[in-house]
Amino acid sequence: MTPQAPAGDAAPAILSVNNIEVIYDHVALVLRGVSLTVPEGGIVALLGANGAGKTTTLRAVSNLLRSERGDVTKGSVVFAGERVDRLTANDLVRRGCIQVLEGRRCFGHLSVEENLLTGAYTRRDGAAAVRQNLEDIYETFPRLRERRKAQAGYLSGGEQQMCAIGRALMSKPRMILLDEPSMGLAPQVVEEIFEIVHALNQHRGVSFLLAEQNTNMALKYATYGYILESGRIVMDGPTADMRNNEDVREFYLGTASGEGRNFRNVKTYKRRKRWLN
Ligand SMILES: Nc1ncnc2c1ncn2[C@@H]1O[C@H](COP(=O)(O)OP(=O)(O)OP(=O)(O)O)[C@@H](O)[C@H]1O
Repeated sequence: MTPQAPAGDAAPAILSVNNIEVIYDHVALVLRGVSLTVPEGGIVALLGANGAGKTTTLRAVSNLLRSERGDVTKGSVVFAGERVDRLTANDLVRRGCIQVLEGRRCFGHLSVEENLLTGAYTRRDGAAAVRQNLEDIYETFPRLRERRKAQAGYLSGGEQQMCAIGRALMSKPRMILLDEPSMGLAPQVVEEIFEIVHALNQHRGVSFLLAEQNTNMALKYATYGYILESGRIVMDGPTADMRNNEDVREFYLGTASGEGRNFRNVKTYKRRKRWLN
């Protein structure tokens, strides 16, 4: 991969999440004032441990919370200049923002091609355009072309992830919310998936908000990162800075030198305590 040029501070925001609060079942406060921005044409990583609130943040943006009995009780979400937090998920897909759910969720009994075609359900531009789009997707994922008649349930994890991303691409998105693409995949397959994300971003201008526990990969491919902890953003910055940050290296990358650490340093100690809890 060639290191990606930052999307740039000057790039306008395609997505702004403004101070959102999310409550499940009317009682469980899970997001406590989360704000983040994705610039047009950017890849932004949302990092954090299990249960930090990454999936909830993505679902709050894509309007998929209600089926989980979750509600955005404060704040707003703006996509491409329009407030979208009261839209349905379908309306948001029509406007160009789609989520690829954690765990791929392909329809196992349908073929790869049938799965891809389900992704075009919001389109109104005719069968020829859909067919052309399918061809483009097979260009991007030659493996899916080879396996287009296979039942998705029999694909490898990496192929299923490709199928799920391909299906999202069939809606012609400007932005994809990608939830843990690396989950359960071998390291070289993870690299392959991230290379595809990078290519879609560079060559088709698709913006990405990427929720990941694989901090190493996410920091390599994203230009800007946010770290979530117990429903709050505790750190954000350009990924180049995050990779060199001692706390990130110690708690998320496991590569800190360990030298010169002083736990009487209250700020560091507090953060360490929070991350270990
Ligand atoms: N439908 C739900 N009802 C109640 N609580 C939920 C629901 N979904 C998630 N939660 C809780 O919200 C918190 C955040 O979960 P979320 O799935 O957003 O975290 P995450 O960072 O994506 O973690 P993971 O990587 O494990 O998916 C967790 O404490 C979780 O138990």
